[in-house]
Amino acid sequence: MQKILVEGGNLLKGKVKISGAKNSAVALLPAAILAESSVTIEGLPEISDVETLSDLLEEIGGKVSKSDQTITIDPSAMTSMPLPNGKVKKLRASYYFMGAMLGRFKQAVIGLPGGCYLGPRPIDQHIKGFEALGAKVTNEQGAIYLRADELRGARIYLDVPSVGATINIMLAAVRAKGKTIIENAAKEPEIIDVATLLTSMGAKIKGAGTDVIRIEGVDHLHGCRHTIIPDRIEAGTYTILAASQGEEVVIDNVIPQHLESLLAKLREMGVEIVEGEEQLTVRPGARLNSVDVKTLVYPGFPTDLQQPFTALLTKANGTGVITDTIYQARFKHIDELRRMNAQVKVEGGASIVTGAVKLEGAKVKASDLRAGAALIIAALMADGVTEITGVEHIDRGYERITEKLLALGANIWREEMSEQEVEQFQNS
Ligand SMILES: CC(=O)N[C@H]1[C@@H](OP(=O)(O)OP(=O)(O)OC[C@H]2O[C@@H](n3ccc(=O)[nH]c3=O)[C@H](O)[C@@H]2O)O[C@H](CO)[C@@H](O)[C@@H]1O
Ligand SMILES: C=C(OP(=O)(O)O)C(=O)O
Repeated sequence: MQKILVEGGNLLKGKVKISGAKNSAVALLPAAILAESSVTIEGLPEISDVETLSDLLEEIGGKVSKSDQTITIDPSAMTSMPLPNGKVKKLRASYYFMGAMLGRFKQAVIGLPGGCYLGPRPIDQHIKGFEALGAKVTNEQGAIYLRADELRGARIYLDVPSVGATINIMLAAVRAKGKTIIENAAKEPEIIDVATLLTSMGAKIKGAGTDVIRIEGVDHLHGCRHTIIPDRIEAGTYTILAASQGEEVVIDNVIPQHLESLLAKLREMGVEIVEGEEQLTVRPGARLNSVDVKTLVYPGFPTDLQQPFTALLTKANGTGVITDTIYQARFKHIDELRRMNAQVKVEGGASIVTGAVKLEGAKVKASDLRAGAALIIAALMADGVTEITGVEHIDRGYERITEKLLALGANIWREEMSEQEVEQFQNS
């Protein structure tokens, strides 16, 4: 087990290249199950979620070959092997095996997913969608059993515009008989990316990226080649980092339109951002002012950037309030930031950050992926050395984060934890 150490104070300068989007990758890989021949995905991020999903694809008989950021999946020998335990518990997106296996085999047994704990994360809308398509769904000892004699298109209204439910229903509906309409669908860019892959495989999908998606089921889906979109959350994290501790940082391989809500808030704070076609140049202004932020579904401010943004607000002048309307309990990073001298309190579904505080290095624990990003940002601003445990969460979603930051001039490194530290970590 590793820990990340950061000695704060260095100003960051240079260019950082953003990897492929985690939240696309984790759906594109299971989507390959639906094809009858090989699917090649280019530009995948080298993160542990991608490794775990590749292993799961192999467990059900897929042939997976990798070369750098390209993965080819030959799904022809896959079977509807039950996956009730094991690696499915390591990440959230294993739930996409439900939709993809249901679409291909009309049956699946998948353990309830893991992933970041952000408060309750139900999957009732996924199940409602599968049932509407004609599947019988039961929950037996922590695993979801899905079976359908035949999948039939249906009109499905999502009670909440869930990213996972929208994609999962698309995965099953592309192989249903007739037309499916998903209303109140989520509109995140990753949904468009998955629809683009499925369309290249021969699916008929209209409206991805709007709140009504129409799918006409087909009998066969073939292999294809697809290039993933850049990770807007990784790009947002480095943009926040550049605003907090940058001299001038260029964020490369980004779709600026995917980050408009964040960029608007940063400009309101006084950060200078120049938008290019695929780049952002970020220069912190002379004075950072606090702002309030409310997370919303896309194109609103993403919940996945609220924790990193909290770290930035500790530096700004004034008090900022961050309200998370998606995950009301996504505040586990706050206690850790407080160990670093941050003046933050949580009230109801909001964190209230008193800014212009000098952070101090401390021993802290990343409870989840974006909490980890928040702690790294705080550590880069802090006096002294910060030790961050829980690195396995960070490695689920940030490709080579220590190397990328080192190249920007940060003083950051990894160390193996001693047996005693591992024991303390596991008991904490
Ligand atoms: C792998 C992946 O893409 N993860 C992202 C995805 O997670 P995930 O797909 O799990 O998130 P959802 O969009 O489904 O969740 C949004 C909201 O809907 C609620 N809900 C969701 C499903 C359901 O069946 N019932 C229900 O009530 C959730 O509790 C939450 O309050 O979108 C989240 C919201 O942008 C991001 O934080 C995650 O990074
Ligand atoms: C919450 C996240 O991931 P997951 O849904 O995979 O747990 C995230 O990417 O911030």
